Amino acid sequence: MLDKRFIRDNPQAVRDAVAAKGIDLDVDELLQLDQENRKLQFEVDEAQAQRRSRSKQFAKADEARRAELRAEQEAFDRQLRDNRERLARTGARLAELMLATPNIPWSGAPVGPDESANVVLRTVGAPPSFDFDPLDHVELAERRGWAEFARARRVAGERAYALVGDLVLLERAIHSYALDLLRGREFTPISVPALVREEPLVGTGMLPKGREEIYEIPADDLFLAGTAEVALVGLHAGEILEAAALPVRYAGISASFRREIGSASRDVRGLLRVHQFEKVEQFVLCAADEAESARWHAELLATAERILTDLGLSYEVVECATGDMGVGKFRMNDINTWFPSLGRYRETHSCSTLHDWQARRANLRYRDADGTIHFAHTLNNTAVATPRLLAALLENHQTADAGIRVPEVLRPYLGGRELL
Ligand SMILES: Nc1ncnc2c1ncn2[C@@H]1O[C@H](COS(=O)(=O)NC(=O)[C@@H](N)CO)[C@@H](O)[C@H]1O
Repeated sequence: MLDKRFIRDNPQAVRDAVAAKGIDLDVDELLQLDQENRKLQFEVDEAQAQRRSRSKQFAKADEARRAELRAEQEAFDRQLRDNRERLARTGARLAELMLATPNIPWSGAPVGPDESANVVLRTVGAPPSFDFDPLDHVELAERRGWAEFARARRVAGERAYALVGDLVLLERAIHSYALDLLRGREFTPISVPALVREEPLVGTGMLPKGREEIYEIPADDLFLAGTAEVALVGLHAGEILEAAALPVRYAGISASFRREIGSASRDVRGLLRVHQFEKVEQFVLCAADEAESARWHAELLATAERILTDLGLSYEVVECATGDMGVGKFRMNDINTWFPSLGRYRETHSCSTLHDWQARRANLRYRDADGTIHFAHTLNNTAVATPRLLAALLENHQTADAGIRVPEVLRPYLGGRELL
């Protein structure tokens, strides 16, 4: 959400962001409602002031004057009730439009309607070459008895999977390694709820738009979050942190749930796009300063690159276009990892700077040294998300007899084993 004053002072910048991100929002309707809302609020406040002065006159008036004042008051009360109703309606509509206002994308973002306009900034490492016909991750997992798909589908429907045996240990190893790396960078491990209320979803920007992607549990007014980012944004909502406590850095762990309505027929086979997956999330809540956010964006991105390099995976870093980054982002870089079975790089990480767009929605504030209160900045990036990253590991590190060479950084978590 943007600051109303910013929208009043920079309407064209907001219109440009709406166009560049393909958002369905009429900025002029918002400005007109804002004007009307302020006028109505003024009239309601005025009427209440006159009510108080009239009741003082009433106390001192004689009977005849009291009758006049009573008649006047009834007329004013009708007007006040009418204005209050109109104020409630314009206020609700204005609040709805405010939640739809897009963050202004940074000037270096390619302008385009979707990921096709993304720009590859750099490619690191090289795809592996095999002197045998490599298998895809499903064939590898089934050959080694490392996954159940058909039985899992009986339990949970399409896109369900079960990891079995060494693949479970490999998944745990990846998460433990990522957590240790983040702990070394002073990120506090925190396992957060995936069962969340509506407020943190609104605060993060996952609601109201995009509701169809989220599993709902109406009996309990709860939802299943699609990422630990939701609980992490909600954790300090409504608090006023001290500047000395910033930056808050979390390695958030939770299961993530997504209906994938928008991707109905894509990636139905295997581990690339599932309804329930595990993620370690890098999250930063920092001071409201562009340079500070830029610094953390670079660090979150570098950490994800370090993880992929340690795992021996080739990847490309992508500058996301305005139409791909989503309504709340100032900047988004995806990292795509090489998948031999696809013969291309495929997204495994997504690094975002949101400035105070989420903080304004979630009421995330801090008090700086001279006592001024600001909305904070928030950033997030994937550290590891499995099983998609598992699939990349299987495919890239497979041997001719469907073994998996274990990346060195994971061996300590697997009892020193070098081959699965
Ligand atoms: N349906 C899914 N199945 C498997 N993995 C997924 C799915 N959706 C997302 N992921 C993984 O989770 C990563 C982060 O998802 S994201 O929506 O791009 N970004 C976020 O959730 C941010 N909070 C940063 O993690 C993706 O890059 C991908 O690796």
